[in-house]
Amino acid sequence: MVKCTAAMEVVLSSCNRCPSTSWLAVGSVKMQCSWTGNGINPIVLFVELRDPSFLHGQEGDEHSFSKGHTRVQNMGVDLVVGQMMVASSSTLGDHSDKIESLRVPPVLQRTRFSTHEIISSPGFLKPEALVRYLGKMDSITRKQMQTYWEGKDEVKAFPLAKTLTLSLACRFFLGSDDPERIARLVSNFDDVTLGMHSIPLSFPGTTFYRATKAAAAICKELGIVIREKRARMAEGEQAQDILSHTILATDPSGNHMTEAEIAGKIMGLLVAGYSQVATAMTFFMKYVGQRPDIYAKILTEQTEVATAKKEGELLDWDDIQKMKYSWNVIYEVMRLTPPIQGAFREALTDFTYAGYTIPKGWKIYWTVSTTNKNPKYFPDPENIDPSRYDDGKAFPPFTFVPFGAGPGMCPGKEYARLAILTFVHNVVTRFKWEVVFPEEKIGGDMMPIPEKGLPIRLQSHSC
Ligand code: HEM
Repeated sequence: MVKCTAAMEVVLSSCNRCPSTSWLAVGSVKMQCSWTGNGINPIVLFVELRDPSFLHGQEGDEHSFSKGHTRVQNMGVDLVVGQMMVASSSTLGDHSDKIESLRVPPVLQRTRFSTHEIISSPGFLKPEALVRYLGKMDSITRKQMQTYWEGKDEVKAFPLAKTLTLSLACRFFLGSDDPERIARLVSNFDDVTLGMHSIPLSFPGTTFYRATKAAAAICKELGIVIREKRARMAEGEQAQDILSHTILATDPSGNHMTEAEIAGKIMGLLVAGYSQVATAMTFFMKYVGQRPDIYAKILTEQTEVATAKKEGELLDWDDIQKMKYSWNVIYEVMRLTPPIQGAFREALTDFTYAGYTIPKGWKIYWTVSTTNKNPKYFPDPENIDPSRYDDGKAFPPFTFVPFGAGPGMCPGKEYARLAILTFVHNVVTRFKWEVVFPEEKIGGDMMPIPEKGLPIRLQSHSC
C-alpha cells in the first residue's frame, strides 16, 4: 500500500455576500509518496461550504483571468495532467517501468511548449480551418444518430454524447476513425476528467489513483498512435491534424517534443475537447427537454436550415451562422450549468481580495457559476432566457465566462460551437424528447454529471 504524508495549513473563511454555494479555497497541502519519496506539488485544499465568497464575480474574475504582470497565473490542463503523470509513475507498482518514459515534470510541460500555442499556431481551431471540418463533423454526427439513437424509444444522453465527442476529438486531433480504439478510451477519459479535479491522494480506492491508472493506459495507447503517425509521416503523409503538428512543433531552440510530452499534450486536448462538449450537449437535452416553448423555436430555426439543403447535403458555414437562436439557448445552458465549474490559479505575489490575504504561491480556485448568475447582469438568473443574448446586447468583460476570459480563454470555443450546433441540428430535426427523471441528481464535484446518465424518451418526427 502507498502511504502519503501530508503537511497541511488550513485557513477557513466565509462571507455572506454570495447567495449560492461555491467552492472556497482553504489551504495548501504538501504530500510525499512513501514509496518513491517523490514530492507531489502543493495543491489547494477546497471544501464546499454554504455561502462562501472567494474568487468569483466580476472583480474576482479580473484578478484570476489576468496573467503576467498581475497577481495570479494560469494553471491549465498541462499542469494538472503533468501532476497526474508524475504521480502515476510512482504509484503503479510493477507497471512503473513501462511508463517511466512518460514522466514529464509539470514545469517542463508548461514552459517549453504551451498547449495554447500548439493548437493555435497551425490555425487548427480558427474558424477558417474549422470550416473544413464541418462536413465531416456532420457526417460523423449523422452516423452516430443512425447507429445509437434512431429506432430507440429511450436512450441515455450523457454516454451517447461522450461517444460522439470522443469520436470527433479522435478524428480531428489524432486523425483516427478507429471505433474500437475510441471505445477502449472512453472509460479511461472519464476517470482522467474526474481525477483532474480531485485531491491528488494516490492510493487504491481514490479518484486520483484511478485517474493515474487511466492516464497511464491512455498514454500507452497514445504512444502507439504517435508511433504509427510518425511512420506514416515519414512515408509522406501530410500534417492534417493536431497530432501531426504537435509532432512537428519545436521549442525556441529547435528541439522536438519527446513522445511523452506529445502524449501529455494530446491527452490534455482530448480531455478538454471531449468531456466539456459532451456536458454542454447533455444539459441542452435536459433543459430543452423540459421547455417545449424553447424546443419549438429551435425546431423552427433548424427546420429552415434543413429545408434549404439538398437531400444528403452536409452542413456548411452559412448554415451555422443561421443558428443564432440555438446558440443563444446553448449559452443559457452553459450559464446555468457551466461544463467547467472553475479552474485553478496560482498567486504570483501576496494580494488581498475581499478582505482575504492570499499568500504568494497559494493555489486559488475560481468559480464560473457564481459569476454567470449575478442578478445585476442576469436578472432572474435561474430562468432560461435566450433573449438575453439577442443581437446588440453585450455584457461587460468578465461577467459571462463559460469559456473563461482574458489571455487564458478557451482556445477550443469555436470548435465546441460547431460540434454542439451540429449535434443540435441533428437531434432536433430527428426527434422530440422527454426527460425521464426531471429531478435526476446532478453529481460530480467540479464537473456536472447526471447520476443516471440522463435517460430520455425519444419520439421520432418520422413516426
Ligand atoms: C463547451 C465546451 C468547452 C467549455 C465550456 C470550455 C471551457 C473552458 C474554460 C472555462 C477554460 C479556461 C480555464 C482557465 O481559465 O483556467 C478553458 C481553457 C482551455 N480549453 Fe476549453 N472549453 C470547452 C471546449 C474546449 C475544447 C473543444 C478544447 C480543445 C479543442 C478546449 C481546450 C482548452 C484548452 C487547451 C484550455 C487552456 C487554455 C490556456 O490555459 O491557455 N476546450 N476551457
